[in-house]
Amino acid sequence: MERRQLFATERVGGRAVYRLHAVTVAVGILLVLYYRATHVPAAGEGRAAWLGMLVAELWYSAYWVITQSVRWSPVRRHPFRDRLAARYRERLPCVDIFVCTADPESEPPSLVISTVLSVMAYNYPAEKISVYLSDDGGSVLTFYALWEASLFAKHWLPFCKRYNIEPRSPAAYFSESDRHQDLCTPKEWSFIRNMYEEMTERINTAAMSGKIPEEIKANHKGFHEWNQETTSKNHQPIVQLLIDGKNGNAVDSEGDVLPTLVYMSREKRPQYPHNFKAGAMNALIRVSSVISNSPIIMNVDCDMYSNNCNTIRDALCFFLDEEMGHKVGFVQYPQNYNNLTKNNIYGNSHQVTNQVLMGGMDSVGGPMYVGTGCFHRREILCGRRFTEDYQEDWKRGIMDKTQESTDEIEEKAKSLAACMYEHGTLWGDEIGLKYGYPAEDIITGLAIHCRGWMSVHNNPPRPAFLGVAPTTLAQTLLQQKRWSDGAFSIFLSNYCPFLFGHGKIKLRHQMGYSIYGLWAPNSLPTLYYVIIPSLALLKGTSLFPEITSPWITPFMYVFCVKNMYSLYEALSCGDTLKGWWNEQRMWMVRRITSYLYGLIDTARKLLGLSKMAFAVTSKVSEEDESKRYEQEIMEFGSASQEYVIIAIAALLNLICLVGGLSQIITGGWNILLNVFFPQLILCGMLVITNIPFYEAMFMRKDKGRIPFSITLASIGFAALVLLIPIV
Ligand SMILES: O=c1ccn([C@@H]2O[C@H](COP(=O)(O)OP(=O)(O)O[C@H]3O[C@H](CO)[C@@H](O)[C@H](O)[C@H]3O)[C@@H](O)[C@H]2O)c(=O)[nH]1
Ligand SMILES: [Mn+2]
Repeated sequence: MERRQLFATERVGGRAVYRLHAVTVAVGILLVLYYRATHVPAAGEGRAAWLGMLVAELWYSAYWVITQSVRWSPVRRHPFRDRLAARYRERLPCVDIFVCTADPESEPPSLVISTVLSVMAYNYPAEKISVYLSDDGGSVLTFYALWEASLFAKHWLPFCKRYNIEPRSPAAYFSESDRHQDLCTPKEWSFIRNMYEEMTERINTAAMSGKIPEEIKANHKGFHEWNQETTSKNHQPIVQLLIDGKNGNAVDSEGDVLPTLVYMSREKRPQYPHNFKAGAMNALIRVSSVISNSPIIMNVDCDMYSNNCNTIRDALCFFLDEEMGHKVGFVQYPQNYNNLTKNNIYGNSHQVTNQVLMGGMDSVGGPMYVGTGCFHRREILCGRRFTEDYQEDWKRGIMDKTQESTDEIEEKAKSLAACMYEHGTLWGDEIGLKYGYPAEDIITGLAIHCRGWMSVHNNPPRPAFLGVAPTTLAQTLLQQKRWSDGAFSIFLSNYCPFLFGHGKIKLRHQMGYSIYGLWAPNSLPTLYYVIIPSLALLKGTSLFPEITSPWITPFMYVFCVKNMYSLYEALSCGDTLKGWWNEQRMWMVRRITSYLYGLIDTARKLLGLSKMAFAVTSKVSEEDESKRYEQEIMEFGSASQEYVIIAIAALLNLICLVGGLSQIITGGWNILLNVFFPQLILCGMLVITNIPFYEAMFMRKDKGRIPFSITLASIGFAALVLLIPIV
């Protein structure tokens, strides 16, 4: 009998429109480059500036081709979880879920446990779920919060399942309106809600005072792991089984089994590098191997709560599919956020990335691993290569009750979370997540693809996970800097997709990876394009064909059609017009700041001048900060170096536009307009884009404006830049 597949693959529509646009833009680009190369002005008449334009345009063209690699034939996947349920019933595999946290200040324990509770409450047999929290902050406050969560789970999980509620993060659920109340009796509702609020209050009080009351400490042996000397950077390994699902007593208020819940804080010593999140994940892989050892591992960042209780079942449709499943190494869900504003002022919606780029990668070998919201086979994380005859042991981890006591298991697990454990092993290289790059996720995924596995991108209509997007410009730029630095370091290393992937993955897959790998070097041509044509306008040097020349056509065509298509893409992915416009601004700002810093940092690391760092993105913000965020007012506030670059560029554009216009008006309207029209448009567009920056420098009075010192410094630097001759 023919078995029906557990998932379907749909070709994404609109391909004809896309292809028409791509082919004509490509022709336009060739004409632009041809014109540039054949019309170089004489020395002293702007030749250097012209050649600079040529180089920038060559770069853009090459990069454009790379970004088209994944757009040619994107796909969408649809899992059929009903078929999975019918076919597998009791034979569903066990799943280990890893949650990572690093700092109780920027990642408050109450936020962390809401994520933990949401993943404990999946619509999946509880005895088959084990949840691990890795705490790189080594904080007793986080441990305390998790202990509270282990008690609250006894009421929360049955409540979720009885009324089939969504989302199952209590913080998210209770922050949505009270409309859920009609599900159950008001009494039951307020019982569970009060219980949650009291717990959160206790946790927050403890977090504020930094201390756990003695009477609470007496409740669990785990608290003894902390003493006066314990710090986040120096402590022994800690592993505590808060709920041992294999123990018959671990049941909820209705008598049903609870998922296993484990707290882990790997050993930290100042003299040993700890390899940031990758180190934490690798410790989790080992620790879980002696506790539950499930064949599937899912991991999320501590802010990424589960928003869809069927996600495990959906993901398994891909792994367990009879025809394709054995090829699938990991299933990646997109990163979505629950705190985006309508027109996402910092360009953090990532909708186009999620739908177009990741869907496109899926059609050429699989999406990248993006560090969170991802299901892996345990075996591939441990370095296994793909072979046609590989048979997964789906029963693994479903051991009958072990003979070992909780204490014995914990001791064994602790030895696996010790600093010295990895010494002289292949962990961080061939085994586990890779070390040495601030984007451990990308490089680990690339290595998995190069070992022959494919991956799948699943983007269900109801997002599977929702996290916290940065809410200030500084946080956004910092995150983007880490990503661009991380991806570019990989590009320049032995793991360069074109070299490492050569012969192992498709060329278009290699190009897809390079879209991110080449973010950082994009900074230089963008900086050039933002400054030089404007400056040349002021100084009366023409860098484009005249408006009456037929050569203006390809320039205009490429400029207009490329932007129109990008707008179409954004709108069809659900962004708003204003959101797209904001995204364009952020696109420029990211390139001239984050990517530039990423470029410099990568260079410094290559020269051995600095070491790798991982700056954790803050998940909390001040009250008036978040108010401005909700009103979509850009937040500057701090005196950050990046703002100087933004302000200099903005000021220059304004000065050049005013200067250029006045020259045109005084110096012969008709002829000059002819010659300078393209530069005028470019400079004018930049000025319009920069309006929020002028406001932040000169008009706003609130605390989030650009600090006066930055404005002053920028005016000084801008005056210096004006001295640059255009030759
Ligand atoms: O030493 C560390 C540093 C970070 N983390 C955790 O790593 C996660 C991601 O950190 P975050 O600051 O939120 O980074 P993002 O910029 O949001 O991270 C994205 O990019 C990272 C790579 O740069 C990936 O690891 C993440 O999964 C992905 O969400 C968080 O849960 C942290 O708690 C650790 O466990 N240990
Ligand atoms: Mn994050």
